[in-house]
Order: sequence, then structure tokens, then C-alpha cells
Amino acid sequence: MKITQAFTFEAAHRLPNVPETHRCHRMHGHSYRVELRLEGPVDPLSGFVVDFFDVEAAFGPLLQRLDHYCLNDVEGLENSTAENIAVWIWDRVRPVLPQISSVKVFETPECWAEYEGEGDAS
Ligand SMILES: Nc1nc2c(c(=O)[nH]1)N=C([C@H](O)[C@H](O)COP(=O)(O)OP(=O)(O)OP(=O)(O)O)CN2
Ligand SMILES: [Zn+2]
Repeated sequence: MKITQAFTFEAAHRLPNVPETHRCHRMHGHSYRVELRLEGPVDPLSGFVVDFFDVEAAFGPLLQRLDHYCLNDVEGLENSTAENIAVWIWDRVRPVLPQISSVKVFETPECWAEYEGEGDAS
């Protein structure tokens, strides 16, 4: 069974490694959306794969490190592409939610990166 929980946060960033002529070299902001997918058996008693409240409790502290910050100032997110944010979240969520199977980070409703852990070729 798969379950997904979505979160949103606001943050500023600039991409330091794109050419100066690239518009994302300049400071700008996004309304990010993060989708955490978890997979596993449904517990016969609770009826849950994982309680959504537990997902919220696990991700909440990370959300607080991102929401209304400049991502360039967050350790590990100096180059905060959607791809790198997805890996950053995975690496921190996985130890507390081992059922995680995918992290999606949307910069806009049309553009996102998805990471499925080591072995994900992308
Ligand atoms: N593969 C990636 N490409 C780009 C990323 C990324 O994280 N991964 N990020 C950016 C910039 O962050 C840029 O801000 C995104 O551009 P934006 O103008 O926000 O998005 P759109 O062009 O889709 O939105 P408009 O509505 O056209 O302004 C660039 N590339
Ligand atoms: Zn951007």
C-alpha cells in the first residue's frame, strides 16, 4: 500500500552554479510543495501504513528549517535545486520514517523533482 502526505513552504534562493545570465542566478522565491510517499503493509489493527500524524511529526522539524528561510543559508542546500532539496529531505527523513519510498519537491505546480533513494539513477 502507498500513502502520500503533502506539505508546503515558502523560501527564497538563488542558484549559484548557473550562468549569471540565467534568471535563477538572481535571488527569488518559490512556494514549494513537498510530497512524501510511504510504502508498506497496512497494519491490521490501526488500518494505517503509517499514521499521517507521525509523518507530520517527523517532517515538521525539517519544515521549520526551510519555511521562510533563504535556502542558500541552510547547511547542505547551498545549491538548492529541486533535485538537491529532494535528496536533502530524503537523507533526513529516511532514518525516522524507513517506509519512505519517494520525495517529490515542486518548485511550481508544473516543475518538480522526485527522488526514490539510492539506486535512483537520477
Ligand atoms: N532541473 C531543474 N531546473 C531548474 C531548477 C531546478 O531546481 N531544477 N530551478 C530553476 C529555478 O529555481 C527557477 O526559479 C525556476 O524558474 P521559475 O521561473 O520559477 O519557473 P517557471 O519558468 O516554470 O515559471 P514562470 O511561471 O515561467 O515564471 C530553474 N531550472
Ligand atoms: Zn528558483
